[in-house]
Amino acid sequence: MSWLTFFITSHGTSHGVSVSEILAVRELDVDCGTKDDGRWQKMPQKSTEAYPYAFTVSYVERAWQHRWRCSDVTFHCLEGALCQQWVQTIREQLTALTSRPKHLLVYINPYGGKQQGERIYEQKVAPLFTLASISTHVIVTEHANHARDHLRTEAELKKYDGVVCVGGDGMFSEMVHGLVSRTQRDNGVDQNSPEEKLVPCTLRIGIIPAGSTDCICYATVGINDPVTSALHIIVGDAQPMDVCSVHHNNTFLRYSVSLLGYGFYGDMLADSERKRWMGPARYDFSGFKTFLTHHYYEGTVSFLPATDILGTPRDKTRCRAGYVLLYKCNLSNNIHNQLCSLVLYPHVWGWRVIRGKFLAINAASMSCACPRSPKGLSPAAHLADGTTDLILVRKCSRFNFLRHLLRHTSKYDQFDMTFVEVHRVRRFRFTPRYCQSDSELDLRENGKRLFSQICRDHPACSCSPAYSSWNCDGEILPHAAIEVGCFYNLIGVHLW
Ligand SMILES: CCCCCCCCCCCCC/C=C/[C@@H](O)[C@H](COP(=O)(O)O)NC(=O)CCCCC
Ligand SMILES: Nc1ncnc2c1ncn2[C@@H]1O[C@H](COP(=O)(O)OP(=O)(O)O)[C@@H](O)[C@H]1O
Ligand SMILES: [Ca+2]
Repeated sequence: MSWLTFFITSHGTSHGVSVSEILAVRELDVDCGTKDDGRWQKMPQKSTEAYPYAFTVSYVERAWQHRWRCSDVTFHCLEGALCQQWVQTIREQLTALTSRPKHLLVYINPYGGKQQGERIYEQKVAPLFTLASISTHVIVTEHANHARDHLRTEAELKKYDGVVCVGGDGMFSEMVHGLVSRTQRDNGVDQNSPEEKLVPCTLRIGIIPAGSTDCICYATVGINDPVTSALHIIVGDAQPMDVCSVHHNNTFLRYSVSLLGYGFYGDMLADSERKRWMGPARYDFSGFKTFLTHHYYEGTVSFLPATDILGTPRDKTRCRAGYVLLYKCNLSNNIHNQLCSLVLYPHVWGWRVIRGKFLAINAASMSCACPRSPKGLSPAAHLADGTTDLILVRKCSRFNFLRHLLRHTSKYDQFDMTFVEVHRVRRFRFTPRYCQSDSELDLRENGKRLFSQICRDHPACSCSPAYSSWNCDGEILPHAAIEVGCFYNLIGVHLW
């Protein structure tokens, strides 16, 4: 049974619901009330007389602009036994859906975005999890990296079908780091080697948007709406995701699932971290300030183009999870194996090298769509194809850079400009023109700036500093020289 199309509803019409989108079923009392949850519901006199038995099905309804909502439909019938049979059968069908989670570990960041994480969870998400009979263990984080460290060392992961975070991209990143590190440690894998094959983690990660950018949620689901995300989690709507590993001198730094940005996005993030008190508006303020400074950075970008892949960054297709999908991203094992060997033996395929002065170097492993830019940094990027779209914005006038930025918010192509180029790549490296000394790195790691950062060619002037930092999913990486590899399903992050 995959569809319910039967009986007469309270409005006297017939109704069809796909079993895969049923959230719960409850029997209604003959005395016009629900049996299970004590929520009483008045039934129309006429239908009660004609059909004295009834049950209510809660299901996913697709609303406007990718939003999902929970709807109820009540079915009436003449015989109690038949009614019970329907309820039992539906429950059996729901139990048989193995992709649905039953036990979840939930982390809430109370300080993410507009600091509404706890309220959003209690009011919008928890009632849906209860309705769908999902048990939860909820932890409200007390400090940064609380969730990461708990996942890495303490959490009894065997008890859960998945972990869910309520927060922004930074919170999601904490979960990825906690889970991936734990899996590698348990399997004796050294994350420091860029060539090491990582062991996929088996637990899924879900995200309820309550952050500032919410790009991971928006780019996968199509909207940053907590109810929609909760419903995706309940029905077990999984989406594999690419994960990039970032190394510096054979030392592992971080993983990235959305944006790695040097120059504009790195500087903007570094400035915005000092203005967290402003909430999400800090990005507008720091974005404007960074735009005015108009710093460019010199260096060499080397990359391994992804040649035998489906599509290019200039395609018109859009990749999203769920039913709105135009192109479901999920490569076959065969392609996956080829990707692995490409990653392990990159010299087989030609690397390309580009030197120059860049206002921004961005790597988007997914579209990076968000409310500020509904089509994203790289609208055609795929969620799970083992590639990242490398966008190079060369030094240009302020006016031209503004035109480029504005195109992220309109239908015009942001890559169709002489100073912008985009490449779909499997790996890339960036080396700044000037080497960063260890002492410089130490100071930058502690959030301080050095005089030596100021332009080395003209120490007396105030033109561009020698280095920016990398914005890695909203976290600052002080190292300018990095090596990045993009992996499909090697890490096994499955987003609901
Ligand atoms: C003059 C109009 C300019 C409009 C430019 C819009 C371009 C927007 C591209 C946005 C890309 C967002 C990529 C996502 C990055 C997040 O990982 C990161 C952290 O998110 P969170 O933890 O939720 O705070 N966010 C950012 O780095 C901020 C990007 C904001 C860009 C304006
Ligand atoms: N209880 C907490 N107190 C302070 N910082 C926290 C706490 N929990 C998580 N964080 C950190 O807050 C940062 C931002 O979190 P996030 O949920 O992404 O919000 P935002 O989207 O506003 O940046 C993350 O780097 C995370 O590590
Ligand atoms: Ca990708």
